[in-house]
Formats: sequence, structure tokens, C-alpha cells
Amino acid sequence: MIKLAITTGEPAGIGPELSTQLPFDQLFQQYPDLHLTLVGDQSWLEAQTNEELSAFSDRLDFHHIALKESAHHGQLNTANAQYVLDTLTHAATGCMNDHYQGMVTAPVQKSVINDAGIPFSGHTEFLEELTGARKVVMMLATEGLKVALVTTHLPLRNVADAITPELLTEIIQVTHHDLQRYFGIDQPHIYVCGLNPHAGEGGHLGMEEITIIEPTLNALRETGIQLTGPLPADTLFTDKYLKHADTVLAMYHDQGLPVLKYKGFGNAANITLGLPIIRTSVDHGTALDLAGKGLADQGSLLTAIDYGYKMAKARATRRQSA
Ligand SMILES: NC(=O)c1ccc[n+]([C@@H]2O[C@H](COP(=O)([O-])OP(=O)(O)OC[C@H]3O[C@@H](n4cnc5c(N)ncnc54)[C@H](O)[C@@H]3O)[C@@H](O)[C@H]2O)c1
Ligand SMILES: N[C@H](C(=O)O)[C@H](O)COP(=O)(O)O
Repeated sequence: MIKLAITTGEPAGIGPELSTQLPFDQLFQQYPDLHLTLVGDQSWLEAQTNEELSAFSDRLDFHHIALKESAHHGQLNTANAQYVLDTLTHAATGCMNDHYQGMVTAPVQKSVINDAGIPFSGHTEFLEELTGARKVVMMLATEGLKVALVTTHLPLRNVADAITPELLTEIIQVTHHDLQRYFGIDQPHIYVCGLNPHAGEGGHLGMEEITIIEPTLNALRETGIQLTGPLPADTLFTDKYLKHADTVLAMYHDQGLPVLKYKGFGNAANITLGLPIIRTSVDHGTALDLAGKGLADQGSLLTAIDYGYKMAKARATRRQSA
């Protein structure tokens, strides 16, 4: 069995309805050895669907974690911030001790967790710390394009200072390793964006390409990693380059993700590389404007389940043949 935990996310957002209104019949036919556990407040979750979920009890169950206060669609409540984190902790520790083979996360509202007084910048960073991973990488994937990020949830003002040879080296090594490990790409070819407009215009529009990015890529090429770049980010995202790229490495969140989401929003997944566990997620946020209205699209959650399942299968196969 491949057991995936689905953390149902911010209770006021679209996560609970997406998780409980999945086409379970179809999913369990498509993946004959898939088992799903919905992690969250069982009463609140069951209230989001008209379907009798107990009909799938051999393949679907709940791990109940009680809300601290009643949830209401579209209304954030700091009292439930710790509940959200508890769902993540349950799923991640369950993955670490092999109770689950992976976790798929519905969206959380980062602001309400911070408003509750708990510093939180995202699942990616939270899981890096919780699992003790050395370095993780945020990568979003859709059909025909994967984009990994050097920096994640960082104010733009701080991005340039954060890009060091050490960080860039670790990010590329993790990306290279996990493209091999989970995606079966023997020699991944990574295309790297510059940081500055026109990749620095020969130093006239910024020096980071010359002082940091080029020397780091050169050193990594010596170790056998296939790298092209740094290229100007505006034209890197064209077919001429993308048809050869196994992944594009963007220097910061809004350099890479708008392109990925323009291409694949609703059919993309967010995958955390470098963790000792498998974690995939949706490509969207809590969509408080849609919560409870039955308007939220399920495509990304289905894509995240698909990636999570296939990654877990790849790992199981690897372990069997080891
Ligand atoms: N995986 C995650 O946990 C995750 C991902 C992105 C954003 N967020 C968080 O979500 C919160 C809201 O972020 P935002 O407003 O930038 O992004 P958002 O994705 O919640 O909303 C952006 C737009 O996309 C629409 N949308 C989102 N999901 C949709 C779906 N499934 N079907 C149809 N339309 C959908 C929304 O209605 C809105 O118009 C923030 O706190 C952010 O940090 C969480
Ligand atoms: N950066 C992600 C996106 O824009 O889709 C999102 O904020 C989720 O990040 P985490 O998986 O770290 O929560």
C-alpha cells in the first residue's frame, strides 16, 4: 500500500472542501494500492461534502485533530493556527516513521499563523526544520516545465544578499540529486537564471552573475552536473531553452513561479526536494474568496497526489532493488 496523508490546511480556506470532495472512486481505481488519510478536524471535514465517505473506509480514513474554535468559511481565526501546524507535524512525523509513505498538503494561510505569534514562512521551511533536513529546495512542476528556486519566502530586498556560493551549491546539488532519485532523470540538465536584468549585462546591471553565480556553476560543472547559465531570465523561459531543460533554477520566488503558474496553474504541484520524506502540495493558496462556495478547482490537488504517489512508488522500487 502507498499511504499518503493529506493535510487539509487552513480550515477557513478551500483545503477542507477540496480534500473531502475528491473523486475518490476514480482515484482508487487509477491507483489500486493508494490509501489516503485526511488529517484535520473530522466533523468540519465531513461537513464539507455530501458524499458518504465511510463508503471508502478500506482506502480512506481520518486522523482527527480537533479545531480549537469553530471554523467559518473565509474567516481567519488565530485560535486555529496551532491546529494547522499540528496537522503538519502529525503527517511529517508519520512519514518519518514510515506510517505514511508521503504527505500532500492543502494550502495554509501563512499570515494567520504569524498573526497568532508563531513565526512561519511556509511548509517548505517548516518541514526543513522539523525533519532536520540539511537543505531543501522548493520546486513546482507541471507538464513540460519544472521550476526550482534558490530563495523562497524572502522579502525581495533581502534576495541578493542571500544568494551566496554556499547556498547556490547546496540548492543545485539537492535539485540534481532529487531529479535523479525521484524523477528517474540520469543526467539532469539544469538551466540557471541570472539574478539581474539581462543576467547583469556584463556587470553593468549588477555583479552577482560574475562574482557568485558563474564561479559556482563552473565549480559544479567540474563535479559532473550539467548546467547552462546564468541566462537572462526573460528569455530563458522560451522553447529554445526549455526543450533541453529538465528544470529551470530561478533565483527568487516571483522570477520563476509566475511563469510556471501561467503555464500550469491548476495542474501543477509544489514539491519539496531534499527532505527525508516525500512532500507534495497544491500550486495555489487558501482562496478565502472561494471557500465554501463549491467553486475551487481540484486539478492541483489531484496533480499533487499524482506526484506524491509516483515519488513514493519510485522510492519503494529503489528500496526493493537495493
Ligand atoms: N501551498 C500553500 O500552502 C500555499 C500556496 C500559495 C499561497 N498560500 C497562502 O495562501 C494565502 C492566499 O494567497 P494568495 O491570495 O496569494 O493566493 P491564492 O492562490 O489563495 O489566490 C489567488 C487567486 O487564485 C484563485 N484560486 C486559488 N486557488 C484556486 C482554486 N483551487 N480554484 C480556483 N481558483 C483558485 C483565488 O480565488 C484567487 O483569485 C496566503 O497566505 C499564501 O501564503 C499557501
Ligand atoms: N511559494 C508557494 C507558491 O507560491 O505556490 C507557496 O507559498 C507554498 O509554499 P510552501 O509549500 O512552502 O508553503
